[in-house]
Amino acid sequence: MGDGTGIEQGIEQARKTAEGLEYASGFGNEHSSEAVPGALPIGHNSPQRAPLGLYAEQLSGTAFTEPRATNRRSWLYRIRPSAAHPPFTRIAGGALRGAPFTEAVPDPNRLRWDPLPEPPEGTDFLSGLWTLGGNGDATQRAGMAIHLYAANAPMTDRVFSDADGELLIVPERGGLLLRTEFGLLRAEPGHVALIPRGVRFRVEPLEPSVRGYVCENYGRPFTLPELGPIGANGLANPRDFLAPVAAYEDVERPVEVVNKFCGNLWAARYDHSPLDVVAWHGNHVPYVYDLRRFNVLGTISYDHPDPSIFTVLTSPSDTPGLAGVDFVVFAPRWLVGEDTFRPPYFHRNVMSEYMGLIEGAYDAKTGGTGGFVPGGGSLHNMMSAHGPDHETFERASAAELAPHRLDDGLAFMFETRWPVTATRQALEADHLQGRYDDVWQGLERHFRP
Ligand SMILES: O=C(O)Cc1cc(O)ccc1O
Ligand SMILES: [Fe+2]
Repeated sequence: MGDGTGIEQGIEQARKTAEGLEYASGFGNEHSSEAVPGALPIGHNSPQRAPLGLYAEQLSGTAFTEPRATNRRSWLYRIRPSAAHPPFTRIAGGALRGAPFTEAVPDPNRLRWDPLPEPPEGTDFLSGLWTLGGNGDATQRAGMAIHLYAANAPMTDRVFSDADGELLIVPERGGLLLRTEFGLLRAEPGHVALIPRGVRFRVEPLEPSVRGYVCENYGRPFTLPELGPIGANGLANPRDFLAPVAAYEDVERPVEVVNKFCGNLWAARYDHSPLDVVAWHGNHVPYVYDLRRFNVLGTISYDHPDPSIFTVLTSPSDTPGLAGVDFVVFAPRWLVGEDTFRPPYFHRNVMSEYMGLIEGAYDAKTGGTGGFVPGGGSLHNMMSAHGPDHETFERASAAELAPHRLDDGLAFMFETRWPVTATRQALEADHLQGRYDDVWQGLERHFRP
């Protein structure tokens, strides 16, 4: 594929750079890293003169005064302070939308989409973002948005950051090299990358055409869920979250810095790359996490546990136990429940559920021609009735209940306390499926009083 152009060479270069990346391990740790020995001040944060002629800058992800357990901030030691820039001016947002979502009325129907169509040549990650919907209000730092991306070009001399929230990037097709202020991350399909609020980064695809999902979290930063009686280990283990090590660009040429601020994109032309952080320390840092490392727990007796047992990351709200958004993974696992309907049950849920598929199939949607496909997604809003499709119900009700390994898929869910309002483009998209309701048709009456 391709015509041997700069894009292909760029991908080759990005792939080489991404190979053998070094990482620091542990979610929430006080990490520190320096790309040049001696660049990180020892024992204090803002010395009168920072080492090596660097500028010291703090980047906060929580209010200064939040409790230690939830406080997030990092100190960056950089060639130029971020403040050295001309005014930002508003630019077009393409297919990106922000909260509040008011283009359409909230829809109680079950909706399902095919994957995004291939974008025009030269589409980078930022211009390839397409908003499906969301909730809350970015100006109130509450709620979330669901975006998809499809891209076929690197972000060249262009850097993005999101003041509205953190970005959980879920690649579905093709890997990404993320060049961030903190260093480099490589996210392949099956990994997720977490870019905290305000952190600048650019994306280089590792394949000619890449695709995936993004959860934009306007609320409290994602954290690992409490484990309660599960104990001290399990689900996503903190040490499997990998932070980058410091790596900087010393580039003195115009770089467009795009900031998503209260739903709109604003750009300023820096005369240098803002990815110029030579050393840093702190806990407001990006991560990559391999979903296959998720320690899946479930029943070893009977009944189908609620999917909260599969929570990878949660953004708590002010009410204990009620998440602004949970990120949940349906990873390969053994099903052993006795006298149990093993796939997801029929349900109406007070939370709203957006589901995506990274690979393979999902055990509640095995019927027909496979309408829930990798790169596609479904939205089951607050209280909408859903669950296994007709074929899945018939099969699982009659299945012989031997231990069964479910290992042909990787699905995920963004589950939120507020209903999701779809964007107009999502409701009018050609790739919105017309007859999703049909998967629940023909569920016959079996009642025998
Ligand atoms: O709707 C879905 O497929 C997600 C889901 C999975 C499950 O195992 C139980 C409840 C639930 O909402
Ligand atoms: Fe559900």
